[in-house]
Amino acid sequence: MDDVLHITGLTRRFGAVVANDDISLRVRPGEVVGLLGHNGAGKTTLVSQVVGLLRPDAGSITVGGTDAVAHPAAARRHVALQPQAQAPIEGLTPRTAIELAARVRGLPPRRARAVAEELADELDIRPWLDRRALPEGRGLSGGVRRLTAFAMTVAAPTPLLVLDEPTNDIDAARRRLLWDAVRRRGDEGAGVLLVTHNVTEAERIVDELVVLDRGRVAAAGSPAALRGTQDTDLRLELQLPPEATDPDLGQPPVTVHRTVRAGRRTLLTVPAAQAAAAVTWATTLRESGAVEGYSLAPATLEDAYLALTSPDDAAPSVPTDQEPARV
Ligand SMILES: Nc1ncnc2c1ncn2[C@@H]1O[C@H](COP(=O)(O)OP(=O)(O)OP(=O)(O)O)[C@@H](O)[C@H]1O
Repeated sequence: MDDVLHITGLTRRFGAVVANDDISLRVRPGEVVGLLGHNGAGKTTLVSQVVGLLRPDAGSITVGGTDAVAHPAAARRHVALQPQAQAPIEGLTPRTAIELAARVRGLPPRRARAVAEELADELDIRPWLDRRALPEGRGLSGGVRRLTAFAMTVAAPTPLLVLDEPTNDIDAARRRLLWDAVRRRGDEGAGVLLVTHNVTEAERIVDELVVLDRGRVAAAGSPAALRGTQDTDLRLELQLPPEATDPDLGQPPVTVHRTVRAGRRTLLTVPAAQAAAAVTWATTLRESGAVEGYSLAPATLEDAYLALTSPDDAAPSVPTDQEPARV
């Protein structure tokens, strides 16, 4: 089936900053593709070009078969965007905002009313459905506003959904509902490009991931491929004391597949068969005061992600798919 979003060689500069550097990716109908990357990696720049808010310096973007660079207005009809900024719904209730979004997208009034009801249940926002958003963030919490913005985005079906940080401000229980709602849109046939910082939660619902680092695709593939570890791998997390800027932990007496520093944590990927030796070593380190504590758990996608995007040039042990796009 044709891609609902197809990007090749996308490049966009802001002065000396190359915000997007030769990026290629694709989203097919029914597929949820996560776009990950640290602050400033270039995610919002990419999204802005997909929806025609920004012109690329080079490269092509096709949305629903339409050339989005040559014909941004036509391409825009195939995509619904939830921007990173909160939706300006002051003076409206979530019900009115969702109904309006559905009407703008061409749904008849009766269907728009039903959609607002359905989404209120799907996202558990019924208690606030008829409460008015007031200026300066009053009336409705940030989380309810964010959920309302998501509901507005999905109020009418579109071939492509672009969601920029849709889970910001949302509590854990409703985040779960939101992730499920995103997955459902994919299962119903929409292509979804999902920008998020939440690697661990996104892993559950995405088909593919693209990791951006300083404007470039650092890695792309399924969560399992990106994890780049065996199911038998474990993650040994060492919590360093506050003063330990560059601790000397000595030579680990276990095989270490990957090492990542993340703040005051050092994350080591080790084989499960060496769990006992890893615990003995970590206990010794704790007793000597070299670490404050440790934990041993299954390796996660977050470990691989941190390895890929860590500022020290820790060798990424994750495959990069350079194909235009099948990520
Ligand atoms: N309008 C602009 N003018 C100048 N520089 C910009 C502009 N927009 C983005 N940039 C720069 O381009 C780079 C990519 O920014 P972008 O907002 O796309 O990153 P991001 O991955 O979305 O970050 P975040 O996770 O913080 O939203 C950054 O270095 C940013 O400072």
